[in-house]
Amino acid sequence: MTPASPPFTSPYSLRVKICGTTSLHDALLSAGAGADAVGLIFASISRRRVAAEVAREISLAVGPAVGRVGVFMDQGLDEVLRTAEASRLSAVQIHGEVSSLYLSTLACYYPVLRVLRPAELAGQSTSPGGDQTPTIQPRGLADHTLMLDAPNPGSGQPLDWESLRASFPAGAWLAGGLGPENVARAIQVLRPGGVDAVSGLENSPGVKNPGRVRDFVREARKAALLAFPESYPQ
Ligand SMILES: O=C(O)c1ccccc1NCC(=O)[C@H](O)[C@H](O)COP(=O)(O)O
Repeated sequence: MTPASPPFTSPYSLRVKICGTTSLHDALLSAGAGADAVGLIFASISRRRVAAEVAREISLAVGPAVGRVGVFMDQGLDEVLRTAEASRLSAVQIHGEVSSLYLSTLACYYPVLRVLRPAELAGQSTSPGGDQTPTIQPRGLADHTLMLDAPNPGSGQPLDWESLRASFPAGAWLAGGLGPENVARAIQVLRPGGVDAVSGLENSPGVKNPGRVRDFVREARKAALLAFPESYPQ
């Protein structure tokens, strides 16, 4: 089987994902704010965990234009695939230690966002000779899309964007401590393929702050206009 095609079909060069969605109300809020995708967390350690039945209701309600990304950490292939099917997910996001076979098998079924910490990126993107030349896979050939995130996902801790500038892989997504106040700067520095946030957009874990969700999408779109002018009609 060949890997599933890229996650989303937004006309913009920047995807915006609102993670940690636990209710239909908040899913519709994010969709209405113009997000490309909602994140539905199935990782057992999360305070934002959602049941597959609720996730399925959300998936059916937001419709095909909004991505439904299932978030998994240290979970077996069988569990991921069964949950994805039951919840009508359109993509999966994988945290934790997994093999390349795990990722390529999953990619036969769903577009995959593979989450790495900055320290892991160094190992991935440097050439075998040890020099710091990034060996970036062309986007169309990769079986997953990278996402850079802080060591503790969902903790609101921003990455040091400046120090990542030289090694940030083309098309990778960015997470970690993003919110309406800083997303524009992050986009300007790293030109990521997507941005993702959770704790900066909440009133409490798993409950969105509507104003902050709307402001985040708006600020990200405005920044994308400047960072990717070629993607927008003149
Ligand atoms: O958010 C969680 O509770 C979580 C727990 C375990 C694995 C992943 C989790 N979240 C995944 C995300 O994609 C978050 O949006 C990302 O880590 C950014 O979080 P934040 O820094 O709070 O914006």
